[in-house]
Amino acid sequence: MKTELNYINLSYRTNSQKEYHIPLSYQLFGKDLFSSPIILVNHALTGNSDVSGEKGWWKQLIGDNQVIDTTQYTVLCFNIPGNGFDDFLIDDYEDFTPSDIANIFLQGLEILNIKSLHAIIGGSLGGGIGWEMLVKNPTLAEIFIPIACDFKTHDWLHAQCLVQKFLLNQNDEPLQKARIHAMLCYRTPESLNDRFQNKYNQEKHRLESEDWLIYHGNALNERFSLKSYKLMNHLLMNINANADHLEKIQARMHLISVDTDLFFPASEIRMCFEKLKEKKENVFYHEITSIHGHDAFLMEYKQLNTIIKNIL
Ligand SMILES: CC(=O)SCCNC(=O)CCNC(=O)[C@H](O)C(C)(C)COP(=O)(O)OP(=O)(O)OC[C@H]1O[C@@H](n2cnc3c(N)ncnc32)[C@H](O)[C@@H]1OP(=O)(O)O
Repeated sequence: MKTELNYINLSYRTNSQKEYHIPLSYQLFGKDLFSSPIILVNHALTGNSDVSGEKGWWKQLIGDNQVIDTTQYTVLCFNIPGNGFDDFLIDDYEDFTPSDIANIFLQGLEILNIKSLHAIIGGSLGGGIGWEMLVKNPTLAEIFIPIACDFKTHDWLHAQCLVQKFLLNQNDEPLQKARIHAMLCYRTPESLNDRFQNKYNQEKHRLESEDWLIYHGNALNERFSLKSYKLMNHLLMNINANADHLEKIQARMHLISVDTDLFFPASEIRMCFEKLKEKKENVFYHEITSIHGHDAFLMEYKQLNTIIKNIL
């Protein structure tokens, strides 16, 4: 299975009229390109192109004989430029929006000579970029599976990202603090209370829940840069695919939500589905049941596997 990082060098003018040279990196998994149907996976906020294999962040879904079966498909995943996985960082992160990332991914596909995709799958921010791509190129994919995301950032999510921005722009452990706040948005009160039961860590003199949050803050700080996190937060804050053009998307669409998601509430995703259903035949809605909230798309693999198996 091929897993090395590949590069496409492209020139790009942002919607804000800034010129950039972008070394767009990507990974391929499974069958050789053009020998099989291609599935594009768009990664989420702190993810990267390494979706499958030993360290793959979605290895429970993507691999040989997994639900996204690399013995049948070619799986392609671009790195969001500036995520730092390929050491490329962007200083002026506000130059970019998810619409720009969608343009860059579309340009990447064009350069690779990929005219059509079997499917686009994306969780959270990655799904939002998927919406933006398909609004720009409505015939690109046969199937679209946005998971725990919507075609736009709604007010509540925008507000949480604003708090993240404040934390990221102060000097005392900015990334760790922003991650701690984010972890609380990714979960629910029930998820935390049920798991930690107010247990106290005698050695560390703090609640186990506090220790868990500090662990995650430090863990992200070790593998992610502040610049990248500022960019990703800014992108999450600005998903905005044109609502009037969603119905033009030709792909069979399967919107997957999590019943307890605080970031992209199931109610919003259901509303998007219901509006589309008035205009389109080939749109479907699935809901994951979980106490874990937004993180369920990285935890509830039994349910996700069953849903995706019936779609592909
Ligand atoms: C907006 C968007 O685009 S969403 C995308 C952003 N989302 C994310 O980044 C997901 C954030 N959530 C996580 O990272 C979560 O850990 C998940 C969802 C991947 C997994 O959740 P859980 O199954 O509950 O795992 P948990 O968080 O407890 O632990 C993961 C690891 O941390 C370790 N760990 C957790 N708490 C502690 C602690 N207090 N001390 C030491 N280690 C700890 C665990 O041992 C485990 O290690 P391992 O992977 O080597 O086995």
